[in-house]
Amino acid sequence: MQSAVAVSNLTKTYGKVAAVSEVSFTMEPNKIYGLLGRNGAGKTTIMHMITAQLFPTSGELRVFGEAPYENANVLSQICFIKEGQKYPDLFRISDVLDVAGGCFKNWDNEYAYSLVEEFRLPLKRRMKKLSRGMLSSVGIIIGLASRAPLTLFDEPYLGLDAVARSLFYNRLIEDYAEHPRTIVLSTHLIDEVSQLLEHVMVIDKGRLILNEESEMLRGRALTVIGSAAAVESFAAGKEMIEREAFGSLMKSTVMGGIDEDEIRRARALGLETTAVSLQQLIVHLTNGNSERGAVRL
Ligand SMILES: Nc1ncnc2c1ncn2[C@@H]1O[C@H](COP(=O)(O)OP(=O)(O)OP(=O)(O)O)[C@@H](O)[C@H]1O
Repeated sequence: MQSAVAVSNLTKTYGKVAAVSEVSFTMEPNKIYGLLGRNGAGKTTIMHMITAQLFPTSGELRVFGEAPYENANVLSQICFIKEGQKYPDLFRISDVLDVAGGCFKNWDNEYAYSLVEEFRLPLKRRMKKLSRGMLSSVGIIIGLASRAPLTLFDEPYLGLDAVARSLFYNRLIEDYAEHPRTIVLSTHLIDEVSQLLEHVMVIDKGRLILNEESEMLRGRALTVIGSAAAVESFAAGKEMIEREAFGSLMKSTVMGGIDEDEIRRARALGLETTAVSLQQLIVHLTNGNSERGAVRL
């Protein structure tokens, strides 16, 4: 199957700063990807290269099988929605939607206008008079209604309230079910989107440290709490990514080789067990662990 995005040893350096280092991955068509990582990890730089707004320093990059640079065929299939997108001040929302409609061949105007109502946007107000959250909503509407085969959202919801974010997630998942396409979502609100993501990529200091199906990821880490001796016994031979002692009690998060048998074993040792959320897992993986490199689960 033709991949939506294929990168191999992708690297971008700015002088001595390696924004992206030797990153390799493929993205399949019709899947929702989470591109996650801490501030400055390199996520936006990767998205700028995929969308041909930035040349890599080295490495290979293919989008729908072709190099994206000055490639109208490829670029017409991409919609990139980013934080702080600028629009002409004097345009009204309706003008912006008209222009977007002319740019994307799968554009659904009726759907765009229904979203304008749902997000409660003033269609005739000029862009310079919109609030921060309203501007973000316009971007989200363009991203959804474009139905572009490759749609990237880079922190699309600056200033957006919780109700509007929830509306975005609901409409995204519904519309994706009816019109599958490749969606890349970069966000710091990991717990909010974790149910949407089918595949998770984590970038840390320019390197890809995790590249896993969400299904596989869930349940790969486990937090156990109990007597220090029982915790030590359970954790022996496993990678401990967190460890905290409270008097004679210990709390520890372990990764790797967690299955139903292991959970039963923990309980037989008298330990309390709790699943680890995607956000917790990523915090552990990217919290000052500079020498970790690629993560083995
Ligand atoms: N034009 C540039 N010149 C120099 N350094 C740059 C430039 N653009 C990005 N960088 C650096 O590259 C690194 C990666 O930046 P990038 O914007 O890709 O991170 P990010 O993961 O998107 O971060 P955030 O989550 O904060 O948006 C950072 O160290 C950043 O300072």
